[in-house]
Amino acid sequence: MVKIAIMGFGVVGSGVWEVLTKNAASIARRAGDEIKIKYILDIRDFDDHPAKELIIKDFEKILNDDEISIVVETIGGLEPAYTYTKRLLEKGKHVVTSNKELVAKHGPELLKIAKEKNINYFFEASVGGGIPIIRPLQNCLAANQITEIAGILNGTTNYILTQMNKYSLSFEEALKQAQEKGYAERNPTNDIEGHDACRKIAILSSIAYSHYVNYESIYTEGISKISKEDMEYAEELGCTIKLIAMSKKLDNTTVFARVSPLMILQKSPFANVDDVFNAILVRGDAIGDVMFYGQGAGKLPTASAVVGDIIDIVKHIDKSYVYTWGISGDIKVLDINQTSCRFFVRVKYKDITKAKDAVSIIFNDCMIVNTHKPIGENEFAFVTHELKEEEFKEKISQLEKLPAVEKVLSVIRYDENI
Ligand SMILES: NC(=O)C1=CN([C@@H]2O[C@H](COP(=O)(O)OP(=O)(O)OC[C@H]3O[C@@H](n4cnc5c(N)ncnc54)[C@H](OP(=O)(O)O)[C@@H]3O)[C@@H](O)[C@H]2O)C=CC1
Ligand SMILES: N[C@@H](CC=O)C(=O)O
Repeated sequence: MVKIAIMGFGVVGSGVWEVLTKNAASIARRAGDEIKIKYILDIRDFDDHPAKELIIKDFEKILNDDEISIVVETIGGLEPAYTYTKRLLEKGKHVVTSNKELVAKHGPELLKIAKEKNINYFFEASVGGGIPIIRPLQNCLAANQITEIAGILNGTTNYILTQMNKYSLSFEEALKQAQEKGYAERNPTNDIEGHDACRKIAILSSIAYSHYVNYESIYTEGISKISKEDMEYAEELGCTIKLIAMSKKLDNTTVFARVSPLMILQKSPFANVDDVFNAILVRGDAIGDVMFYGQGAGKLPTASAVVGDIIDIVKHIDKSYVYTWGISGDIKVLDINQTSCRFFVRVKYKDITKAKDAVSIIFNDCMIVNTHKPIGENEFAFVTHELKEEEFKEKISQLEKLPAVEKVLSVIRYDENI
C-alpha cells in the first residue's frame, strides 16, 4: 500500500480525494498497488466532510512521516507551497502539483532536487487542467523538433469570452460564474490579465524546446479591455476573439512568445473551443500539427491529471523521470517590439472623412471594416497589414494626435493563419 498526503483541500485537492475515493479499486489495479490518503493538510476545518478525520494543520507531520512517499500540493501560489515542496523533495518524497505559478517560477530548481534525490516532481495538471499535454510533449513527441505551440490555455477567460459573445453576459457576470464553478484563480486578475496563460506557455515551451523560458520575459496582455463592440466587429469580419498564448522557436538562441487576445477566423480550429475548454496545437518536424482538447479547469478534470501523476509514480516508485526542461540552459525571448503582426483598430472620429483619409495614408494598404449595422457611436474600424509592433505604435500615436480623431478605442492583434 502506498500512503500519500494532500496539501490544500480546495477545488483541486478535494477533487483528488473524490477521484481517489470513488475509483479506488480501478486505480489500485492500474497502479499495481493500493493508494491510501493518510493526511489532508489545510488551514480550514471540514467538520461535515467525510474525510474530516484526515485533516491536519501541521505540515511537519507529513514531512516527518516515513510512511508518506507521495505528497500532492494543491495549495497554489508561491508560499508556503515553494518551501513545503522543496523540503518534501529534499526529504525524498515525490511531489505532484497543479500549481503552475510555482512550476513556472521554480520548476528548474525543484526538478533538479527531485533528480538528485531519485524521486519525481510531476505537474501534468499545471497546464490544460485535465488535458494530457506535459507527458505527451515529454514522451510521445520526444522524437520531434518542436517548432511551435499555440493555444487557449486559460479556462476562465475562455469561459468569459464565450459567455459575453454567445449569451450576451456582462464581463462581471461571466467572471462571477467562472468563480462559482471553481475555474478562476484565487486572485482572478491572474486569469483576466493573462498571467496564468503566460506561466502555462512558459512551462510548455521550456519542455518543448529543452531550454528554460522565463515567463517574466513573455509579453502578456489579458482580456479586460475586450468589449461587446469588439466582438461585434469580429463577427462582421468572420472572426472571433480568443485569448491565445503562443511560442515559436526561432533558432537555438531565441524564441518568440506572446499572450494576447487575438482576432481569429471563425474557421480556425480554435474558434469553436468554448467555455472552460482549452485547446493546444503543437507543431513538430516529424508529426506535423497535433492538437489537444479538453476541459482546462475545474475540480474533477484537474484532479484527473493529478491522480494520473500519482498513479505513474506508484507504478515506478523507485524511478526518477528525466525532464528535458532546462537541460540546455535558458533561451532568450524576442522583444515584442521586434515582432510583427496585423492589428484590428477601432477609431472614434471627430471628422469621419478626414479620419479615414489619415488612416489610409498612415497605414497604407489597410482594410477599412464595412459593417452591416452601425457599431458604437462615431466610430469605424480597420485592419492593418503586417507591421512590426514598434512601427505600429508609432503610427497609432501619429493617428491619435490628429484633430479629426477623438481617440483610438481599441487595438486587437489579428491573425488569419492560426
Ligand atoms: N481550480 C482549477 O480549476 C485549477 C487550479 N489549478 C491550480 O491548482 C492550485 C489549487 O487551486 P484551487 O484548488 O482552485 O485553489 P483553492 O483556493 O480552491 O484551494 C486551495 C486550498 O488550500 C488551502 N490553503 C491555503 N493556504 C494553506 C496552507 N498554508 N496550508 C494548507 N492549506 C492551505 C486553502 O484554504 P483557504 O481557502 O482558507 O485559503 C484552500 O482550501 C492552484 O495553484 C491553481 O492555480 C490548476 C488547474 C485547474
Ligand atoms: N484559473 C485557471 C485554472 C486552471 O489552470 C484557468 O481558468 O484555466
